[in-house]
Amino acid sequence: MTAPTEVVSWRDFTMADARGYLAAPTPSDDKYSRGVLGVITGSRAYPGAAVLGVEAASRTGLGMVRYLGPGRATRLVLQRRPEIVTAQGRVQAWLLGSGMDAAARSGRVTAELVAALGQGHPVVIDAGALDLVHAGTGSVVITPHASELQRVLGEWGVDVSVTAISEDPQGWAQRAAELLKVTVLLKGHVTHIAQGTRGYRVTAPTTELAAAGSGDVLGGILGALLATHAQAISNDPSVMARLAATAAVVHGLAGEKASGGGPIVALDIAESVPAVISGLRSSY
Ligand SMILES: NC(=O)C1=CN([C@@H]2O[C@H](COP(=O)(O)OP(=O)(O)OC[C@H]3O[C@@H](n4cnc5c(N)ncnc54)[C@H](O)[C@@H]3O)[C@@H](O)[C@H]2O)[C@@H](O)CC1
Ligand SMILES: Nc1ncnc2c1ncn2[C@@H]1O[C@H](COP(=O)(O)OP(=O)(O)O)[C@@H](O)[C@H]1O
Repeated sequence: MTAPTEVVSWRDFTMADARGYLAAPTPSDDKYSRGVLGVITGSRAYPGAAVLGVEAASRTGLGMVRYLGPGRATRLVLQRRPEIVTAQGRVQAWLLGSGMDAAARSGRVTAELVAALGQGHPVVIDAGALDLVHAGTGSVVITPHASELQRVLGEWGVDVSVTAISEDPQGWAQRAAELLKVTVLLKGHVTHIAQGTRGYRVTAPTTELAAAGSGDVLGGILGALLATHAQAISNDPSVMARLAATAAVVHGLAGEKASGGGPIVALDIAESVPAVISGLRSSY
């Protein structure tokens, strides 16, 4: 693969930056105008990922989550969150793929994912839907870790090792964003977000975030931010990268708050999100 042609300026994305992307409902808002997130995540093997993403999206603040994943995951999601709607209907953004395995996906689920990607809405593509990035017709942000990015790049004809990506996450996030024409959020202790000529770094305030399901929570936070900023994205697609960086900031702070210096489980991160958002709104 040739070197990137665009000059990308990288900078740290701060808490003060994030504050501007945390929408609060106005007096004239209703649940539809605030933003509805459609979610197709989870599978027979990983139903818990659906619960984690839905919980995180709900805790980030939006009008409604419409969960449209498989049966067992639906039951678990509803047990945890009865406010989740499981009927088809309009959405302003999608969260797709967490807790799915592309190799094990049924034709029906693939068709549902492709249909969602074809609606032109902003989309978070995670884990087991990353192979469908080509089908996105709206603004797309992908959320791979290094191993997932290696797989995606391989599918696009770029042969690179996980080690090479881990040694130069900035460069590879940038190259992937350019090749795939999407926003790339490459997860790690330092998360790198690349889109066009812009790049943002978010350093995690705690290493306790390295825990199963933590990335599924990040996907939910980001999905909610896309749903609540669908109009802003439509006006200026470059806002996708700043929303992705905001999600990483909120995720990191929520992990830090949940941890308090001790270990955490992924659901703790989601549960800490409202307090983090409250703190960010009032601190700057
Ligand atoms: N409770 C749940 O339902 C959970 C579901 N999960 C889902 O499990 C599926 C499989 O996810 P995994 O990523 O764990 O895949 P795998 O467990 O299949 O790991 C694939 C490869 O990626 C490597 N890898 C994992 N994280 C890496 C990182 N940060 N940097 C470099 N290499 C890394 C692993 O060493 C392995 O070689 C996804 O759909 C995910 O969303 C996980 O999020 C864990 C929690
Ligand atoms: N060493 C680390 N320090 C801080 N954060 C980390 C570290 N390793 C991973 N993370 C974060 O934890 C999350 C892990 O996501 P992911 O790899 O998708 O795991 P899972 O699939 O289990 O949810 C990401 O948000 C990533 O940025």
